[in-house]
Amino acid sequence: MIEATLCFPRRDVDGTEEVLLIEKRRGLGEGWYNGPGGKLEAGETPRECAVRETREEVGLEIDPADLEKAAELDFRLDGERHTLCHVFRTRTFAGEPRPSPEARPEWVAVEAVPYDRMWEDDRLWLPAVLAGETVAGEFRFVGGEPLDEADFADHALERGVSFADER
Ligand SMILES: COc1nc(N)nc2c1ncn2[C@H]1C[C@H](O)[C@@H](COP(=O)(O)OP(=O)(O)OP(=O)(O)O)O1
Repeated sequence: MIEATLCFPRRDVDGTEEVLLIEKRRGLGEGWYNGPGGKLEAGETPRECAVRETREEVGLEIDPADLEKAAELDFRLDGERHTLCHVFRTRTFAGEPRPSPEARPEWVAVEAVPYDRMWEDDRLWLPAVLAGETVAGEFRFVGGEPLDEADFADHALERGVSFADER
């Protein structure tokens, strides 16, 4: 099983709530919008991974203590656990987003998140994450590798979960 992260920096611009998304330029989910993120490296905690991936992909610096854990997503493919994804959000960061070979960053109004250009599961959990809730979800795909070509089948979502035991 793969362990991965997503990070959603937030800001308020003249009363409009925005979230930093990326257009993924390569790899899993290429061409789709997502948050900055990626796979954990050996010995890394999810929080450390989210900080590193956000720096690598869009150049923002985040103190790990400023990340708020918002979701745990269990992505299953053909009945097997495929990816456990830890989702964080933050309003505290340094720097301006810049593009990288992996990602083109874009500030998007929370009311205008382009769910039609994202993973199919995102519309089921990201609105709650952007509304400040905590969620845990299981999302089942069928049809074999790669995951981004499989069909979304069904899901279960729990709201108001606690991540007090986060490592
Ligand atoms: C199945 O649904 C998914 N939805 C969303 N929103 N995001 C997903 C889903 N499945 C995987 N992801 C995320 C998790 C990671 O943030 C990325 C995939 O990361 P990638 O494979 O690109 O990992 P890197 O470490 O950045 O890649 P390199 O090996 O190229 O360094 O997608």
